Order: sequence, then C-alpha cells, then structure tokens
Amino acid sequence: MTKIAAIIGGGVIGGGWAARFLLMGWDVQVFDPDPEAERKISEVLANARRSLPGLSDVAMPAEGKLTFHAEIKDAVAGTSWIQESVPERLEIKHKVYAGLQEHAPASAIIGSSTSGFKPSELQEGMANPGQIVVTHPFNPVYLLPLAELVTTEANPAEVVDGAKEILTSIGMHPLHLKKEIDAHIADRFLEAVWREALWLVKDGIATTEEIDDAIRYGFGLRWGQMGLFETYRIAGGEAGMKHFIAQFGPCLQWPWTKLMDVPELTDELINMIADQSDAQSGHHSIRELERIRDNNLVGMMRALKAQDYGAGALLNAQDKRMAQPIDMSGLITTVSRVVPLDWTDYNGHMNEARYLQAFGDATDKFMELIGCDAEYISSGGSYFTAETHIRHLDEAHAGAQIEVRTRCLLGEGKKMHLWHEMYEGDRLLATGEHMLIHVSLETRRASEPAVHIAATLGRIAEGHATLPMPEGVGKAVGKK
Ligand SMILES: NC(=O)C1=CN([C@@H]2O[C@H](COP(=O)(O)OP(=O)(O)OC[C@H]3O[C@@H](n4cnc5c(N)ncnc54)[C@H](O)[C@@H]3O)[C@@H](O)[C@H]2O)C=CC1
Ligand SMILES: C[N+](C)(C)CC(=O)CC(=O)[O-]
Repeated sequence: MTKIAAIIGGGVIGGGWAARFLLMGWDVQVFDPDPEAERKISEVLANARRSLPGLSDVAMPAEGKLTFHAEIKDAVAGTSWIQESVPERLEIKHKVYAGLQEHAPASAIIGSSTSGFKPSELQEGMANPGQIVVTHPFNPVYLLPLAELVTTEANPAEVVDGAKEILTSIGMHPLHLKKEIDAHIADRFLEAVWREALWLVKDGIATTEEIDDAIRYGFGLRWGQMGLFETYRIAGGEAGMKHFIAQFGPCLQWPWTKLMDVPELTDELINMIADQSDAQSGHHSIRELERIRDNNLVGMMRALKAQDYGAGALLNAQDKRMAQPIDMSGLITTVSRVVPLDWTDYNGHMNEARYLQAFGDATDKFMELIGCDAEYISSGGSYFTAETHIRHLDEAHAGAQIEVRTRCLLGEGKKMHLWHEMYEGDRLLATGEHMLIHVSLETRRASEPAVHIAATLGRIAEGHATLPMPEGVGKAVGKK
C-alpha cells in the first residue's frame, strides 16, 4: 500500500515534516498558498537529504514522491496522515480543518504542529473532532525525533494508536501527554529559559553570545543526553535524588529566577537582542547556520547511537525496524548504508579510518550471520582480527549509498578469512581482506568455535569457493 501524507503549510516546520516523510518512503502532497513554498521546501529537503540518511546504519526505504497542489482536496486525496503546520493562529487552524474535513478521507489522522494550543481548542466546533490530535515536533523535524502527542477523550483509540504507530514508523518518538496543557511539556521549559535569557540581556548581565556559551559549554551538553532528572540524580552524589533536593531545594525560594515576570519587548530591547545576535552569528547565512547545526546534530546523535542511549537508542530501534532480510545465497551484502556527514574529512571525502569502520561493521554482521551473535559472545566465544589489508580504489562522499559484499575465503578450525568489496552502485571503492581467529574470551587465546558456528562457516566458505577468485586477494603494499 502506498503511504501518502499531506503537508498543509510548508514553512519551516511543514518543510521539515515533508522531508522526514519523503525520506522514510512516504509520498508527500503539499498545500501551501505561498508561491515560494516549493523553493523553500526543496531547500529544506536538500538539507535533510545530506543529513538524515547517514544517521542510519542500514539502507533507508526508497524516497517517496513529492507533489504540490493548488487545491486542498487534491493534496489530501488518498492520505492516511495529514500534518497541519500553518501559522500559530487558532482562527487560521480552524478554517484549515473545516476545509480538510470536507475533503480528506475520514480515516486520515490530522496532526497539528501547534506549539501551544491544546487539542480541545483545535477540535472545538469541528465536524469530526476525533480526527484531530496535536503532534508537536522540534526543529529540524527531519533530525529531531520528539513529537509531543496530545489527545483528548474525543479521539478514539484507533486514532491515538494509529498516530503512535505512524510517528514511530518514520523514526519519531511519540511522547503521549497524560493530560492536555497549554504549550505541552517542552515549550513550557523553552519559554521559561527564554524569559530568563531576555532578562539577562535586558539587565545587561550577559550578551546573547555569553548566554549561548553558558548553555552549550555546560548544561546543554548534559541535557542532550540525559535530560534533567537523570542528570540531577547524579548531581546528588551517592545519596541520589533526595540529597540533591535537600541541598538545592531551598534555592528555589531564593531569587535565582524571575520566572513568570516577562520583560516588556520594547523596541530598545528588541534592537539590543537583534544587534547582539547579528554580532554573534550575522557572518553566517541562515542556510549556513542550518548546515552547521545539522552537522553537529548528526555527530552528536551518532555518538549517542554508539552508546545506545537517549536519542541514539531511538535511532538503533529504527534501524532494526528498517533492516531487510539478508540473502545468503551468493556473496553476502553485509553493509548497505549512506555515508554520514561525520565520516568525511579535510579532503572532502570519506576518511580512510571510515573504510575500516565499514569493513569492521561488515565483519560484525558476518559474524552475527554465522551465529557469533551477542548471545554467543556473552557465552565466552568470539573472533579477533589478526591481520587487515585495505585497498582504497576510489572516493566516496557524504550522502553516497554504499554497499559491502562479503566473501568467505576460508572458514576452517579457528581461522576465518574474509574478503569485503565496497561499492557505490557499480563502482568498486575499496577492498578489505581480513584474517580473524576464533578466541575464548576467558583465556583471551585462540580456541575452536562452537560446532554450529564451524558448520555454518564451512557451508558458506564451500559455496563461495565455487565463485571466481577476486582480483587483489593476498596482495600487500610491497617493496621494490
Ligand atoms: N518554527 C518553529 O520553531 C516551530 C513551529 N511550530 C509550529 O508549527 C506551525 C508552523 O510554524 P512555522 O513553520 O514556524 O511557520 P512558517 O511561517 O514558517 O510557515 C507557515 C506556512 O503556512 C503557510 N500557510 C499560511 N496559511 C495557510 C493556509 N491557510 N493553508 C496552508 N498553508 C498556509 C504559509 O504560507 C507558510 O508557508 C505553528 O503552529 C508553530 O507553532 C512547531 C515547532 C517548532
Ligand atoms: C519557539 N517555538 C515555540 C516555536 C518552539 C517550538 O515549538 C519547538 C522547537 O522546535 O523549539
């Protein structure tokens, strides 16, 4: 079944949703009266194409088809998801929903990107209130996985469950609020921090840049991986959360924050903030800043992925959902992925170390396929690499779709001799030859593999022995 999403309002946020749905294989139909919408979405999409696919360690689905429509009725035809991202004005949103409900399939879920309206406010006066939920995302929607899902009693269970399922399928984390509240969860924090920051600028305590430094060099890094409560639990030392509250609870009564007090946004204050912001970041265009932000996010999210923590754990779960079964009949495709942004170097291409990483990943996958999986390794057996020879034959750039095809040259006793070929399309980029030895993780010495591993490895090696010997096997750098 073709999965079709409508994007109603294709600005900063609608463009991000469009990119995420498209790159996750959905067809996307856009309605936005702005004549510039197509250009703006294509620019957001270009940013998404260079950053999102590299977050995944498996092949992404084929990109969906993007179309633009002058009429709402055409944009919503055949959809199962409609994402509304029109300006934050209740009367505009109500007018849009009335049009949507006239033409959209009754089974389609309408998710609103609203930053602050409660779903009951959005549903008020609508023909089919149960179809409308809040799905509040974070910019850039194509990279950040959180979507605050806010529902009311008017939403039937199939709408709530359907929303969770679809958001999860496109790699998002639907955080379902227990109750509706103005500005949901995250924007309440953002607004509190924003208010404090405005005071600090107005009172001449800090510039916009100094405030950003206070966040990005300190607690912002902590928040990005553990959030607030897990971080403060550690700050309580061995005595944990109770000790932390005992120590810092009283400060809440002290004048540490101005909380609900909002500085008046006078022209003077607005100009002060805008001038400081220009001095801080005006040498970059917005598109450049977006690319810097995306590069940083990709690097951070991939680091969290390696730790299987926070947003990185969500990425690993999404990889599992997207992984395809592997054909074991001929050469085995052990890696199929896009080169991520953080794999490239000062020469503008994939760094040599990343070739070894890709071949290492290929070996790990091959080990898993012969039964040397996490369970076997925890029982005390594994393989160590004893020797590696890589030939770098051609360049790969960020965003390239690469594949590693693996051949077992020898699988006998303790020895496993692998030959990896890395391709972009038909272009051979590199070969990797690796000799591995089975070991006991207890003695750290060579040992015979388990019978089932030896049998599977032997069978694969026997099948691969019937294939022509690849050019380059056994080569060394050599010396004249
Ligand atoms: N900008 C942000 O950081 C975030 C915004 N949001 C929410 O997303 C929604 C959209 O915000 P942005 O994308 O920032 O605004 P935006 O101004 O960038 O985009 C709004 C788009 O809606 C279009 N539009 C206006 N009337 C329309 C109509 N009747 N039918 C279809 N399209 C129409 C405009 O032409 C424009 O392209 C708001 O509800 C906002 O609260 C949510 C998360 C973050
Ligand atoms: C400023 N904002 C209220 C529009 C922010 C959001 O809604 C979420 C975000 O991406 O920061």
